[in-house]
Amino acid sequence: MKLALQLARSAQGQTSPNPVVGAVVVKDGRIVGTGAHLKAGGPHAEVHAIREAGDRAEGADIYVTLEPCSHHGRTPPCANLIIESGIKRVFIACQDPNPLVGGKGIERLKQAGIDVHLGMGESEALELNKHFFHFIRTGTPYVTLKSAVTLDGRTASSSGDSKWITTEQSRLDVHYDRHRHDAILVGVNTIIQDNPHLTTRLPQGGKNPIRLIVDTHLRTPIHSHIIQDRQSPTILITGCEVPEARKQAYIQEGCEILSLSGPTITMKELVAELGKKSLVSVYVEGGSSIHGSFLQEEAFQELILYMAPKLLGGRDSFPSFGGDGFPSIAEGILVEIKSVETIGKDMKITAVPQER
Ligand SMILES: Nc1c(/N=C/[C@H](O)[C@H](O)[C@H](O)COP(=O)(O)O)[nH]c(=O)[nH]c1=O
Ligand SMILES: Nc1c(N[C@@H]2O[C@H](COP(=O)(O)O)[C@@H](O)[C@H]2O)[nH]c(=O)[nH]c1=O
Ligand SMILES: [Zn+2]
Repeated sequence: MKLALQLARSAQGQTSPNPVVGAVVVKDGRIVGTGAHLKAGGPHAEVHAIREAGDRAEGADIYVTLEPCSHHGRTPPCANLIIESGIKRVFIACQDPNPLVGGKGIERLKQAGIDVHLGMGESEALELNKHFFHFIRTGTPYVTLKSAVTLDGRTASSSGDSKWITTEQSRLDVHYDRHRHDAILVGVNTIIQDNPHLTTRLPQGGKNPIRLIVDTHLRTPIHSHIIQDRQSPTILITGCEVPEARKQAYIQEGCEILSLSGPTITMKELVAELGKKSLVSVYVEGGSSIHGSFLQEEAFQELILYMAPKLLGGRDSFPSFGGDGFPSIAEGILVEIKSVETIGKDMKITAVPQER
């Protein structure tokens, strides 16, 4: 199962809107087939592993990180394939929350007299597909907020300067998460201030997330990298009061404009619209006011703070979470700290909001 989980993890960032899945076929203590789901529409993990096992699958065991599917999607059902292959025992890490699949695959295997074991490696399997499970359950993308802050919680100086708060190593670590998310989102002030590319630049390459810019009045400079570099689709998200003519200039540059229903943008309406576009996960890289909005509306599922051993001070420097904030401590958002790591001189703190 550890190998199956490793195979699943290796394809993270490639399979959206599908989950990552790994499968290993074992016969008499020997590995005779392995597989991972590599891209949506492609063969499932079990298909790869059973194909490789061939007739050695007869009487073998299969370890799979997600309940084998039982529906006729873009590939035939894996539960049937497992039954036909003569596999005798199936070890499944976690059930599939997709209503199309949930529990039916297990049922079909049991009815065929196959010995089914549930739960081996479950917590790791659930963590691997947290984006997918959230999306299937809510129809909206899993929102990860990422902020780079000084020890005193500042994300930019009063002059707007932020280069660089964290080290090269921390900034590289960010690119792994850019690769793993379907979309990256920033506010227009970050575009104006930093002119970022928002692409994934890893030594081994990686997938560029779709770029989402929250830009209520369409103020993004037309010569910005995210408009001109054609490295990844860019969607400008506006309120309802932007004149059509203004939008045309950006559409001609190859951008998509997503105009929401109100004069201002709520994060709740935004994530609902992103869900309709089958975006399973969004990495919100800032800045201060955008993070403030997601905090205020409690519209995020995870927070990653890169904290640098620097102190900025200053009443007008930018807090990592801007906006109005909560008027009382009691109304503040409680989070559960999931991990604290060091990356070079910086700290990386991961937290998830507590259900109120
Ligand atoms: N200023 C800092 C950050 N700043 C994050 C801003 O979004 C910044 O404009 C983009 O990350 C730049 O994107 P790109 O590299 O051009 O694709 N993020 C960090 O992790 N550390 C910092 O110090
Ligand atoms: N990727 C994966 C599964 N994915 C399940 O099947 C759904 C996608 O079906 P399709 O569109 O046909 O690829 C997906 O939403 C999830 O419920 N199932 C599996 O048995 N093994 C796999 O490797
Ligand atoms: Zn399947």
